[in-house]
Amino acid sequence: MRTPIIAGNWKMFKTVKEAVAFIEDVKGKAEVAGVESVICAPYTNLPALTEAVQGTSLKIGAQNVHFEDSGAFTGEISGLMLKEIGVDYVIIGHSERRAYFAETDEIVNKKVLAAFKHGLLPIVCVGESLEEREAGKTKDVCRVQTEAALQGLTEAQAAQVVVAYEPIWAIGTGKTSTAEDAGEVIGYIRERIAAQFNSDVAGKVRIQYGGSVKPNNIREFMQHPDIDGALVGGASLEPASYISLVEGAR
Ligand SMILES: O=C[C@H](O)COP(=O)(O)O
Repeated sequence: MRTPIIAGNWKMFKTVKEAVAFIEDVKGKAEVAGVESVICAPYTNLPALTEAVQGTSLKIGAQNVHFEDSGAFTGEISGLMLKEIGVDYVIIGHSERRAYFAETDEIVNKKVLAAFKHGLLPIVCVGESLEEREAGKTKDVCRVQTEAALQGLTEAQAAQVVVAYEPIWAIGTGKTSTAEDAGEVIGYIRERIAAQFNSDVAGKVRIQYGGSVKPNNIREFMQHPDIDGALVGGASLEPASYISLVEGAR
């Protein structure tokens, strides 16, 4: 039985003050038995947030990590640094990072390995562009990205990975995949993980859907047996909306 996981990806939104106020608003409400609830915030918010969630079941994630522990990498943050401040999760390979910051499958893999090195759990994003979808390449793109990301992990590590299937055309656009369609791709990703590792690992990996998930459609996605949660951008920014998403994953 896989525990559903709702992760809010705040992207480049919220000051520290706004972030802490959000936690005060959702405490006890975005905490639902049997659902994992994670807020992935900008780096500047993370120390205050890990402090603010003390004594709650809420978890905190980063949105990126460098693959080295330290060094001359101006502007970067390492897994060692994230772990030190109590971060639990890290989003790796989001399509915005792949598109705007030239993250390749190889870099994504190095970051996944670095996350495990420091005891952080990766939320690995995969998904196709509209062009790739229209060319019938959705499954191929997801297979290549997933296999590359999980390369070199032990079975025990792979079983703890969270994969977020996010069709790029559905991100921030209001267009969503249907639950059936997303479930089919997610089922395929699971099959490929079984081929890369084994069916026990594949049965444990949690695979989220992401792309214009809102309080009014979360239940539809969660009803699909292959969908284990959601990675949510816009609708995770308001406390009431985030609470509804977590409740919808119950
Ligand atoms: O990481 C989250 C995704 O990019 C989805 O964003 P969205 O919910 O605003 O479409």
